[in-house]
Amino acid sequence: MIDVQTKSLETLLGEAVAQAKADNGAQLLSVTEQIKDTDPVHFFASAGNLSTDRVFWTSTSESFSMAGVGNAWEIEAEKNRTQTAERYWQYLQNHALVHNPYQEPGTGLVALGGMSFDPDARSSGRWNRFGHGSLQVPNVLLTQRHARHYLTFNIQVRATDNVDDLKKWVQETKAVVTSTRQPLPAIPGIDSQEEIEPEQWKDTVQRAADTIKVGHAEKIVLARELRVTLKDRAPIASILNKLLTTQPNSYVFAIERDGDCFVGASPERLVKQDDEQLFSVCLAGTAPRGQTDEDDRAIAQALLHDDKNRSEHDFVVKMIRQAMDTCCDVVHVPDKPVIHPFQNLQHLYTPVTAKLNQTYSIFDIIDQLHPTPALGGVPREASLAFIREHEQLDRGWYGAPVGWVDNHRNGEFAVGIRSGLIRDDSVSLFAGCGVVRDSDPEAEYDETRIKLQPILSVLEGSS
Ligand SMILES: C=C(O[C@H]1C=CC=C(C(=O)O)[C@@H]1O)C(=O)O
Repeated sequence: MIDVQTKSLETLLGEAVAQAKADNGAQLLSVTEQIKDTDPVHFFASAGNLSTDRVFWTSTSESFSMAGVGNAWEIEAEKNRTQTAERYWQYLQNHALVHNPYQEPGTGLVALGGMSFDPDARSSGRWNRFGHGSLQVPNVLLTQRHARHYLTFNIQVRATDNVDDLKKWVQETKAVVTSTRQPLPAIPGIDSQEEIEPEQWKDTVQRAADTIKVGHAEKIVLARELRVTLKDRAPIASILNKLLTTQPNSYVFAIERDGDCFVGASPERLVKQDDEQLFSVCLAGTAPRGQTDEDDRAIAQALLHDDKNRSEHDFVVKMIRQAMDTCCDVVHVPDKPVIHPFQNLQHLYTPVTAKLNQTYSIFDIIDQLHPTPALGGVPREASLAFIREHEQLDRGWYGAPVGWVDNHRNGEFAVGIRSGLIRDDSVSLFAGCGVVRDSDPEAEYDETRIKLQPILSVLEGSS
């Protein structure tokens, strides 16, 4: 463990109470300590005993995880999500009392959450517990980076609070979330599943292709839903655990709101910030994996040279470059995509790096990027108008940014795809694909079927 100068919890709580008294209001205190090895999934499972919202985020390729519970502070955004988030996040950073002697990204004052795909879409009410967007500063946050583990307590301290009571609460809560590992419950398996209007969806794909042919748009991404009923209540921690082992190179996430949970294993980075350095990814153009290595390589080569998939991909590259250009001083985009293989699929992939101009934040970049043509289309407004009118799906938070920021200009947001919304024993799974002028509805339907597979096989309990 790193040897650092730390103040005692008692001293910090005393300072926070004094500050709250001086301000005649509440004071957010954030205290981080390094702790012994604690498994984030088991932390998440144990945190279920606290009966409050939990959050989970992992970048599997970087051995970095966060698991949080409770809401010490929540930024709830209306339609102008990124501006509201930026304003309240700035306010919090200026006013919180932060004691974090470590320099690790994702420790200390961290807010995690996401937003809906389209604030102007019609709502079915199914995503009501999520709203247009929210970021939560958990009461307790576990951060794991390689072999190091940190625990952050975020506490709303009031002028009338008693230091001993607060200290007792911290100790009791810590005992719950770091309690001895219990075996995770089994995933109950699928009782029934229902594709939502598959024939109607294929007609909509054809209609989108026709719209493109007459020049009203160039690309439109359409998504559909598969509704699954499990044999019992969904055990979220067990589902996360399975996604982590079966979906390497993915962002495995879970965001709970009043018992509903948005969960997924997304292959798509929207943007990562490391101080002034930004990393984004263009991911669009899809093919299955081969049965043998030779077969796999042949499919990859065909994907790299397929005009339809290349055009789907190039729309994304062009738009992400433009978005980065507005907020960055230097933007680097390779000329050609490469293949990025995942467990069930391979995608065309172009990494983007850029240097963020100091006057902008990660929220400005998200504002520029979302939705990229990997989830919306080209032109943005025309494709969104088509989706609103014809898709017949309440996307909610599917396809939108999910991720985190800390108070040292670090953060990362993935695109919330390969995902589902869980309520008790029922799960709505979502998958979409880019429609261009030559799209064939049957082929697009098949592509979405493969995209649903990773999370579906986890729910089956068979992977
Ligand atoms: C919209 C989805 O995937 C996007 C990301 C990668 C490849 C895509 C494609 O090839 O169509 C999609 O644009 C989804 O998985 O629901």
